[in-house]
Amino acid sequence: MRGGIQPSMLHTGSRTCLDIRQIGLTFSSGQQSVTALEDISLQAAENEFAVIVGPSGCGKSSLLYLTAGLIEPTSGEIRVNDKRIDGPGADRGMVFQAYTLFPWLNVRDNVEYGLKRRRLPAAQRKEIVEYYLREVGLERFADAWPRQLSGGMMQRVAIARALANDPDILLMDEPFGALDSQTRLSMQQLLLNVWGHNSKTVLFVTHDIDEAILLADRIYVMSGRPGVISRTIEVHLPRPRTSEIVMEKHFLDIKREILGILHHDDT
Ligand SMILES: Nc1ncnc2c1ncn2[C@@H]1O[C@H](COP(=O)(O)OP(=O)(O)OP(=O)(O)O)[C@@H](O)[C@H]1O
Repeated sequence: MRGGIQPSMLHTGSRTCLDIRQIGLTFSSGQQSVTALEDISLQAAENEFAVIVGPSGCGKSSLLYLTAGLIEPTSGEIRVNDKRIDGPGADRGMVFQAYTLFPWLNVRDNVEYGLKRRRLPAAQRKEIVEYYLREVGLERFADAWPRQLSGGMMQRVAIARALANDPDILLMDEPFGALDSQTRLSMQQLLLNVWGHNSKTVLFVTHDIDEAILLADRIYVMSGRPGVISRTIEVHLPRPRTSEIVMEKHFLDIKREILGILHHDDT
């Protein structure tokens, strides 16, 4: 939904958008099998910013790929707006850590790609592309090629491209993991601003505890292996949030709690 909701007016809807029910995932090849996920259940309400945090190998990406419909669970089911996932679909937009722009398309055409596939009229496509390029601050780079962009700019295009398709949920797998720390901080602010203007359910995966607390309404702390959800933490810090939030007591309390869980799992 474009335009309209200001950050201060944001509210999380009461309707469940994402419903992950008792998911298990075992990878098998020949005699060998790896159980990556065991009995994972989580929900995200409409417009909620849900974050999964956990150590390397606990199954965070696998959970996101299952939700994207790129792999199938061994047990359980995933529903988005009450529709069971049985493959990829336009109702789920993805932003990965690796830069995934089409190198043969300029910025405008990358953002327009899904809209053309959906056969939207040209005037509507133009309006949507211009809106999202403005949202991510790249209106002056519409004609640039991916190879001319920095990592942060490429991720801004990827966010614009995903949102332009108006998915029910945005799935983000360590989208800022390859960026330097300064760019990462500015991308977090950009994402919060864009999310504030365009109410959207988000499922975001990160290793970074500060990033998780800054962004989230709710944090699912995972541990492995096999991956399970160890704790669900609600973040009640007011929005809009800035990087100064890291000094607040509630922030530090949550950070201590998460570090405690992860440290406990290590020992
Ligand atoms: N295709 C596969 N075949 C076999 N095992 C796999 C496959 N993909 C993932 N795994 C295993 O499943 C487990 C979970 O992997 P996953 O990549 O989901 O974890 P992660 O928490 O996202 O890790 P990271 O933070 O390092 O990206 C790991 O033990 C991994 O080795």
